[in-house]
Amino acid sequence: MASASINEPTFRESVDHMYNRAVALMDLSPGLAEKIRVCNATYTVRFGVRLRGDMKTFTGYRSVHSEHMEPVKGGIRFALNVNQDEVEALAALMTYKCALVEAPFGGSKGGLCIDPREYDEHEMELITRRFAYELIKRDLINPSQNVPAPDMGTGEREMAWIADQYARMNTTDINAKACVTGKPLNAGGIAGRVEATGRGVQYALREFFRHPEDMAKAGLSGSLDGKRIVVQGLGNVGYHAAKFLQSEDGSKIVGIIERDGGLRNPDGLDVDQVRAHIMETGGVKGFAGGEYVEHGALLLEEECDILIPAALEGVINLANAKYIKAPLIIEAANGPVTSGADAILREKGCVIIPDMYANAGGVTVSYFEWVKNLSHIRFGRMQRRAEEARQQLVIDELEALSASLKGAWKPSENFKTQYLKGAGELELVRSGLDDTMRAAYQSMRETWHARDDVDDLRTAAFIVSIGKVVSSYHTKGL
Ligand SMILES: NC(=O)c1ccc[n+]([C@@H]2O[C@H](COP(=O)([O-])OP(=O)(O)OC[C@H]3O[C@@H](n4cnc5c(N)ncnc54)[C@H](O)[C@@H]3O)[C@@H](O)[C@H]2O)c1
Repeated sequence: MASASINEPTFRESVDHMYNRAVALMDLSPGLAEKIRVCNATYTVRFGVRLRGDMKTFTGYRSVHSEHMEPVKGGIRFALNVNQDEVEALAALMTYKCALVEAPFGGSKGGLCIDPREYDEHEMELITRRFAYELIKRDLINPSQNVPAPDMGTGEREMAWIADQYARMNTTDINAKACVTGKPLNAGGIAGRVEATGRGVQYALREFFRHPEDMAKAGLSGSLDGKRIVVQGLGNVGYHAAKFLQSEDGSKIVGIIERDGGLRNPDGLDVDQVRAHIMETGGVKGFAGGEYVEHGALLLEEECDILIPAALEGVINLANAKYIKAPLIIEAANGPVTSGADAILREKGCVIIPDMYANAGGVTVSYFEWVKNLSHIRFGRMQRRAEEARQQLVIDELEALSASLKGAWKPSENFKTQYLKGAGELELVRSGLDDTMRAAYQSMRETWHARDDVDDLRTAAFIVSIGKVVSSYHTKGL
């Protein structure tokens, strides 16, 4: 293991290299290719908050990459190393991600340079509200223009503060709740949003494992059951992905990498127990159910079937790419593989399920939440009566069939109660997410298999999504 080399491009340059690689295979005018690639605008704000008897200054960003569709959408990250290059790279990825999964948004992203662990809850509320105030004033948070969501270091709590701040500053906006997604359920959120990105990673892997031809490209076969997985980052995305893959698909989590080191256990680590240990102690060190590895990033190079980087960008780079043994990488994080590492891994035959697809579950369910807020009605509420009436018809038919068979067969009570229960909001969200992840995979896959000049899923994903951005430009007559 070594740190990234000085020859490594920045995150934004890395995204641009990958974009250019796809554009070279497309029939696009250089001018239009350039227009789509560049970031439209980045707003930098420095603001002060009175804390602990003194004034503390913070720096934040909101970047808008593309407004080919509005509102633009993208998370807000709270981390010490946030900078303009990073938010612009993340905003660009949002454009391509939304296009790929057909969420009708342009791309945006925000960030605040802060280590949230240094502040208590009250201080975090003051800081978050003040940052939100600065962005709301400039329509960089607005239901019809720019809709943030959680990202690294933020979650439901911060989104609730932001929504409340917007509502206070826009008391007559009936759609105020739609100014941000990822809110708690009782503050206008939607069932299943917290785990949506991790759930999407699981659905993406399930879809990949439905295609023997695709598995063969990675030298894999069979199902997710028993597959050895290493995950980096046991936060929102990594925890949910690992938990669902372990408890619902039978995969084995053989490695977990966190800030303070890693854990290894060839027999499998209990994800919930590791998470509880992190919550209690702040790290993985001292966890009894696995071997502690001080240089956690070394576990990226561990023998396994699937590697899930779910923390930071640039963790698989020119320095360690050649040591990566996983035949399949799914980019739960944004930009975990640099463009240089991507080339090395492709050469080695490693299959990479790219970030713009792999972690699109979050924005997909955010889209559902935004629609729910604008329609002012819970998902499923309108359909419920009609659905119940149709279900009763089926039960009546089955009862009649049972009578004609003189009771030799009849529908079980369990069937009747389960069937009549119908789909609630969570079921609708999950099925909508599953459908989205399947359809987006199919669109990437078709390009991957149909074209001799496309040998990886990332290039295929870029070709599909750039194509969708281009057609929305054309629709506007541009
Ligand atoms: N939250 C979402 O809905 C969402 C959606 C799409 C993409 N993403 C992407 O997923 C990634 C993770 O986001 P998240 O929301 O889970 O963040 P999070 O803050 O909930 O979790 C990040 C985790 O990574 C760990 N971590 C930080 N530095 C590390 C290091 N050097 N080595 C190992 N672990 C480290 C943290 O301790 C934490 O457990 C980011 O790239 C983010 O952009 C998140």
